[in-house]
Amino acid sequence: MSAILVQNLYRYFGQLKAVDGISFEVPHGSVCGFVGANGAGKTTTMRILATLDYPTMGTAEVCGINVVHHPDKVRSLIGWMPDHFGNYDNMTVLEYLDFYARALGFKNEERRNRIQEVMEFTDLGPLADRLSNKLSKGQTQRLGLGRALLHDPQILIMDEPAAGLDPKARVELKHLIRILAEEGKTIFISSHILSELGEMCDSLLFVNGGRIVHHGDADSLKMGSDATGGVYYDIQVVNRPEAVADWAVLNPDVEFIESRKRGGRIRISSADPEKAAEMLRRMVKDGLQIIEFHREERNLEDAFIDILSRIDQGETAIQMPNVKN
Ligand SMILES: Nc1ncnc2c1ncn2[C@@H]1O[C@H](COP(=O)(O)OP(=O)(O)OP(=O)(O)O)[C@@H](O)[C@H]1O
Repeated sequence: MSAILVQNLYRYFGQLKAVDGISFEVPHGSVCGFVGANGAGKTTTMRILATLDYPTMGTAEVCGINVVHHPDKVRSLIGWMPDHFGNYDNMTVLEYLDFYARALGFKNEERRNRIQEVMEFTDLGPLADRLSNKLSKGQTQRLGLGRALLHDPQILIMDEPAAGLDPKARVELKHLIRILAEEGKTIFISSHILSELGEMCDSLLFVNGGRIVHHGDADSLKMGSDATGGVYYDIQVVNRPEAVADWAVLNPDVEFIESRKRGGRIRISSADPEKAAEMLRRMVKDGLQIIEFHREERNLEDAFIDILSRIDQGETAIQMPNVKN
């Protein structure tokens, strides 16, 4: 049984198809990144999973429990960290956590212990007496994470937790997420920062216009579906741009990328260094003057843009999860 299972899920707001028939599953103990542009439908999907909204059609389950039919049971299994959460005036960090721990039904010693554990984990101890609405963005996110962890949920759903954080706070948050993943929690996390998600996620779910456009692990996404394995060599030459473009037309596996003020840029799409070396020899022999040469690997942003352009061209195939367990 999956930690999260979504089948043919739709959510319409009037005519607007915020979620337009998505299906995916997240295995127990894995970290799944939910990626997409603004308005792609991430928050709407996450809110349905967090039992805060109803789907128009379709089903969503957490640990086999339907989120619409048994919201209370689902809430006890998940920790929800929204992109923005309300804060209260005149409430310290300790009082804030205490308030939520009481709402969750923790009493006396157990409540104190849970708050203590959460404050230690999120390093909020030194801020216990600080007003919760006067924290920095990074401290606020740690408080939000602490709140989501109070009942020690198996599954964490985090909507853009790294948005607006400075690099240091981002690294700290990533560290905490990694520890939670190592403890075996299932983490479903959305973000715009693809490179960051790639490092910590077992699988990445790309969503666009309310539809899933790809689901796979970061390496397979970077490699893409072509034989090049996402590797290419970029070469800068200083001959006349027309001469460079003409040469590229005559040579297979070579692409003329752009004219430069002096010369042009050529790309060899191949993971094979022998092939790249052979092409370089041919360029030199044919009189092209190479002044720069470097090997590049496609990053996740490139992969995402590539997938979107393939979708624009009418490709609809969705790759099923390729999850490292
Ligand atoms: N309550 C609502 N009423 C009407 N439209 C809504 C509502 N909630 C979301 N939408 C619309 O649904 C679409 C998907 O929104 P959603 O917030 O799920 O996207 P997102 O991928 O989370 O975007 P972002 O990264 O900007 O948070 C958007 O066009 C949004 O304007």
